[in-house]
Amino acid sequence: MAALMDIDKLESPEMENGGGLFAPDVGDLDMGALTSKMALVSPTNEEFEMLLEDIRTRIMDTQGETIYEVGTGEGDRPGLKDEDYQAAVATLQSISQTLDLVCVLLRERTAEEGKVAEFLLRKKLKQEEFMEVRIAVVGNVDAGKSTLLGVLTHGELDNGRGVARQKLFRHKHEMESGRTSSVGNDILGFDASGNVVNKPEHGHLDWIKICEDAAKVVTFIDLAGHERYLKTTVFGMTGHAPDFAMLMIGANAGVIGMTKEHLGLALALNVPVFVVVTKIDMCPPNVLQETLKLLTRILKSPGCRKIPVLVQNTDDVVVTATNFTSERMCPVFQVSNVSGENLDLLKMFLNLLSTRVKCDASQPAEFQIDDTFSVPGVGTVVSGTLLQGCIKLNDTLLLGPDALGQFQPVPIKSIHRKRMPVREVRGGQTASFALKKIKRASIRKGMVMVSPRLEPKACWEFEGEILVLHHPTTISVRYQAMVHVGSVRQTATIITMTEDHLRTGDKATVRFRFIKNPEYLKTDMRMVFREGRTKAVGNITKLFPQVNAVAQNTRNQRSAKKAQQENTKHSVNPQNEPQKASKRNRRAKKFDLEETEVKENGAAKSTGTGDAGVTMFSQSSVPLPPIASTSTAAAT
Ligand SMILES: Nc1nc2c(ncn2[C@@H]2O[C@H](COP(=O)(O)OP(=O)(O)OP(=O)(O)O)[C@@H](O)[C@H]2O)c(=O)[nH]1
Repeated sequence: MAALMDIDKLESPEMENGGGLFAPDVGDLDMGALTSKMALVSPTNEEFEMLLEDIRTRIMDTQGETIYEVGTGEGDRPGLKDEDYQAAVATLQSISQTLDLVCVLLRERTAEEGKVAEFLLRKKLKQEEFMEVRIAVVGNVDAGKSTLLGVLTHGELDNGRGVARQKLFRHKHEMESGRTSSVGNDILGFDASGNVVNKPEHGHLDWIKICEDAAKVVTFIDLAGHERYLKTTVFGMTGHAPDFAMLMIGANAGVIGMTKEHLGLALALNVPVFVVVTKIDMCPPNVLQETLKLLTRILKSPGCRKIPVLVQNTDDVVVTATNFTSERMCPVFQVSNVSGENLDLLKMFLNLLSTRVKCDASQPAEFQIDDTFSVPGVGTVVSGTLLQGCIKLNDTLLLGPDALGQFQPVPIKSIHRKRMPVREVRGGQTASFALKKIKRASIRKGMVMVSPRLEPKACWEFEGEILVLHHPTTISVRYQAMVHVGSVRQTATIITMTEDHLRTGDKATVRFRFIKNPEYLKTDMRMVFREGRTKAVGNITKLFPQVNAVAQNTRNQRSAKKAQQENTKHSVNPQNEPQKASKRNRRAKKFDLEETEVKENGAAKSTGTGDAGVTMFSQSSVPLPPIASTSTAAAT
């Protein structure tokens, strides 16, 4: 079948990457020498240095690789005559050698005036270094997610009865039911030339070996397809900070069940999506056409506004991979996990993807925790994603917020990336840290470890601009639902909003209040607000770090008292009932009261009352109980 859209007709100016990708950026240098298609053909010494500097900058900006086009230039008609082309390629290889890069030809074609080619320039990294890309794998149950990951990471085809996925299941019930229920991670390593380095031994993969051999490691975040596990899937999409989402669709089943839901989630979180249609070996051609037709219609609809591109050859792979970060393009692959058809195209595409996080090591570190473990002999281990900055061994970070909104200093004594010990971790990479003398029970998913330079503050309340995607009736003040922001997952109450009621399709500015713990948030973070079939998405616009636990307790106490009085007259609407404080809050409350007593005795200064001026415990001079004693078991 013809491509869903002719990729040659895609204009590069509208593509974020394509527009700038082949146009070198060299600051104050004379651009003429670099932007001409003849730049690489016979450069002077000075021009060679400029080209070298340009490529060095690009490699640094993109964490270790770039795609370079030979034979095109600004205002030039594309193509180089054979002799010039050979000379240009020789110059590029010489630059690559000087910069210690591997130069791999991706595609060569004939244009108006001769040859044009694209080369992947990838830095040869030290043994413990590798680039990282995270991909969330979503799609309806039975779309073939776990099977594809099993086939990609273990290099053996499936038998159509689930043999490949058996290698990935983490729980006994998953083995029995064939259904993924937890967030799973699988890795696929590529060396500098783009060859897969995964070599399973007796069905097992040695992650350390993969990371040592790889220049780039793709981490797949395998999310559950069943509706029952939607909460876990949403957490995977927000908490694991994926660079891209791979939406899987069974060719014969088509766009069914949770497919649209997962697509909508990726769109709401601004995660670029590519689609993999599986099971083409067992699907009649007319059914496959129907599936692709419906998929195209959905992707092009006003709600998605995507440009679907059917990937059929290596040319399509290069074009789609290099222009993919433009959020509008949506590459579509058709594969079979049983016959292996088109899996090479998918692998080539994965090899060319780069993380969307720009790494600036000078920024203060910000690490979001998405999981905690208790490792015998090691202690508490936290894993997550470094959103910005750089963390090195022996750095001291602030871990929090705890139930009282406080952060405590923690020294970094060991760092692991994909189970491999390393000395540092950079923005956009995932890592785990062993924390000394910290109980696992005192850490929740959603906590962060940040540089003290950030002077972090926890928030009970925040404001967001939200759009209601679906609600069966109306949402009003005091409505409660689960808020997902980054790795934060907690129920929050709407305390005020700019509209009286919100229905499906309505937008509003809403002030939320967490019911259990204060959280570390930042403005402009994307959020999902959901409960059952109710869904809203939005952006955080304002934080209220000054509203603290005392205020909540006072308000709770006030409303509890009021409710008690009212109770004698008529029964209270359960939705308006004050939330029963969690064990954590009951304990926190106990300490709040102790604190208040201390303050009343004159041991600490009072800074006022009410929402705006209550004493902030995080800044109080009163010694606080150790973190472990104020917390309940962490959500694990
Ligand atoms: N013939 C054929 N069968 C496939 C293909 N891909 C997957 N299957 C089969 O489809 C079934 C379901 O695949 P899974 O990988 O478990 O699907 P899933 O999307 O991971 O499902 P959940 O984990 O429940 O979300 C298994 O029996 C696979 O063997 C394919 O390309 N061709």
